[in-house]
Amino acid sequence: MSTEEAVVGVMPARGVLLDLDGTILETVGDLATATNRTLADFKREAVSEERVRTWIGDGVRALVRFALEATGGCDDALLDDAHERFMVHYGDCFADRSHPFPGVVEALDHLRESGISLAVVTNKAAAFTEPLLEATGLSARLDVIISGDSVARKKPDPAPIRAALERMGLEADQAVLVGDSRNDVEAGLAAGCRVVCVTYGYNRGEDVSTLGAQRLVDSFSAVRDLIQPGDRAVESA
Ligand SMILES: O=C(O)COP(=O)(O)O
Ligand SMILES: [Mg+2]
Repeated sequence: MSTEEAVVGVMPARGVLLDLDGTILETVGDLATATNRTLADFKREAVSEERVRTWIGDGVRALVRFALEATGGCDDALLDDAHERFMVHYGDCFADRSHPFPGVVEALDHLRESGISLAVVTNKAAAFTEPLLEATGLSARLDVIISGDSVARKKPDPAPIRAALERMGLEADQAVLVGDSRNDVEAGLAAGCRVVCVTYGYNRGEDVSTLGAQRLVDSFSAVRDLIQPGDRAVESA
């Protein structure tokens, strides 16, 4: 490690891959609204926002399955119907309360201005990812967007990470992934990226310090100065 990096501890990179829900956007409020409207359609009891928070991260179909299992049971036919209802309800409310976490807009602007490319890699369905990024003002700040249904497999599989890197024209060791949960850390490491894990996100109550990420940050603001333009070879020298 060079003297400069030993002092400031930066992660040199050419690109940053960002998880969406729980990392750059606080989305649990609108996801809970859509979940409860869906449960009401099937005469199920409402669930708390805190419970919904623990069901985010594997895509919306998994969220609906968790909600049905928690309120009386789930089978394939019911899941298909409820998933369809959820898509309608979430379409009505996905941007009502969702907003960037503190420090996100400023950090993304700073990274971009310093020449680092930015991608979102989320397990969320594409039908919502792009409108949500547009509504929250983040879309114009991103070079690449990969959703849960953009490639055949979702995180924790490394396939969506590799698809983003290919579109950015980067090798895995030129990129840092910033995520909030096991799916992100596993996918990022399996693809060969370095990983930063935020501690405030949707991590299902798991201690994220045990997942193998190179760094943990308590606020997205810390990402602003942690990642700087450069090549990893310098860091590991
Ligand atoms: O569960 C989802 O829909 C998406 O979650 P992610 O943005 O954290 O990948
Ligand atoms: Mg997430």
